[in-house]
Amino acid sequence: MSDKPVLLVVEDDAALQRQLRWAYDGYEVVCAGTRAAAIDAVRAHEPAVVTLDLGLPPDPDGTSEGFATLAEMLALKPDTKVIVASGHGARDSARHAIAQGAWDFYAKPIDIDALGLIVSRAFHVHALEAENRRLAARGDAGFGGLIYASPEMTRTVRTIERVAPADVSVMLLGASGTGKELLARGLHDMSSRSGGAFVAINCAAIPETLLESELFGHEKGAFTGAVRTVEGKIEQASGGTLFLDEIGDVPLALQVKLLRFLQERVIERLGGRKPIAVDTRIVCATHQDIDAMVAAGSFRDDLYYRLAEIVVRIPALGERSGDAGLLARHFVTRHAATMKSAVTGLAPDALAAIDAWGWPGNVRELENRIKRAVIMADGKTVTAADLDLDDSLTDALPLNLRTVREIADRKAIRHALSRSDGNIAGASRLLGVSRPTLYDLLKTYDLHG
Ligand SMILES: Nc1ncnc2c1ncn2[C@@H]1O[C@H](COP(=O)(O)OP(=O)(O)OP(=O)(O)O)[C@@H](O)[C@H]1O
Repeated sequence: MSDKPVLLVVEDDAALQRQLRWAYDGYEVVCAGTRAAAIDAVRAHEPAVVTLDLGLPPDPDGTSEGFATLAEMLALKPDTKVIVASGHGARDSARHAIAQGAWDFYAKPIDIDALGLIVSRAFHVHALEAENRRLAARGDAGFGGLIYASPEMTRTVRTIERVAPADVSVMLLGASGTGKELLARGLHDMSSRSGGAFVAINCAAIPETLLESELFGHEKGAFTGAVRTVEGKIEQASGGTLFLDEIGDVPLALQVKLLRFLQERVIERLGGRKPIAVDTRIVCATHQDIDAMVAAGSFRDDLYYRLAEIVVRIPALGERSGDAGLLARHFVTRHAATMKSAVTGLAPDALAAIDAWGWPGNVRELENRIKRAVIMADGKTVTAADLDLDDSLTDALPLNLRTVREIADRKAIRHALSRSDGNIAGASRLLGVSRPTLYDLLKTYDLHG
């Protein structure tokens, strides 16, 4: 196999396959003509970038097989950049494909140069993201200060990166403590508004009577106690992003005012007489079942559609394979440092208990438990007992055998290192390999002894 990066071309037209194979000599072009062949190629080559014709057999004139292929590829390897071909008059399917997680689209008939640019940009972004995840896995924060390495969270972050530059409203749906505010901040940082302010307001934490003036501001004398004119959060976020946390808690009367702002892009401060034009992007979040609220009439559907041009679901921590252990190590390091504790890591039984726990309170629960455990720990490591957890087990379907081996290798190496207090000779004895072999593995997996 060559050292060139693999570009997977999913295309059922043999002549086009040949043309694309010829066009890109910077890549090793692998072709597949069906969904099954495409999935086999993803498993075998793990291509960073894929071009996908939506019209595949048995539905060469439709898009159903193409969309099924897209979904299967992204489920298997969410960080893959899939570039979708949009045939004549098929802009709608291209847009739909982007909403399903495709990276970009190109129009048929193929313009080799234009497609070449999209492909090379996709490889470039893929490499940047991989570097980001590598840093995050080492404990240095990646996107928006988030720690993650799981495919589930990678998919979420990727969606947010995609929508950040488009000036659309975004609704984040996820349970409490899943990191919605961090993601909203990350979205702001990646948008063209990053030079403006990021202003956050928790609509559930402010009494109903004050929420309106918090959001819209007030003029001096608007009500008893209004001794000076105050800008509201919407105005403060002008040129930037306003994050409305717990949007489901906004009372109906205020929903009407918010809707008017979103329609007309002007506000009036309480007691004010002149409309003020404000250019603020809204990102909102809720842990509530907002669809049910709309159905029950407690949340206005017209406001919902304005706020939710794009909806992003944030996976619960229990659904992110491997992230809990990664976050736990990050929080141990952070809290041991701030508390000047002697604790340096997690014992193997603690890591196993963390992997097995369901984390109903998500990242916030994990952080609180680790903080407490760092205080409770007797020795240099946090043990399962310090965490005060029960156990049960979950497992995700692996990508391929290489991934299974890598996960197992990493797990075993981490456990051996923590059991031998980071001593390489000790860890290599526990693992039954030579020291040079262990050094090689540490380098390969970018782990630190
Ligand atoms: N992936 C992550 N990496 C590092 N820290 C995280 C991550 N996710 C969440 N946190 C931390 O967990 C805590 C909860 O996150 P955040 O406040 O963003 O959650 P939330 O979903 O907005 O919660 P709520 O809905 O209860 O307001 C914060 O201290 C945040 O810094």
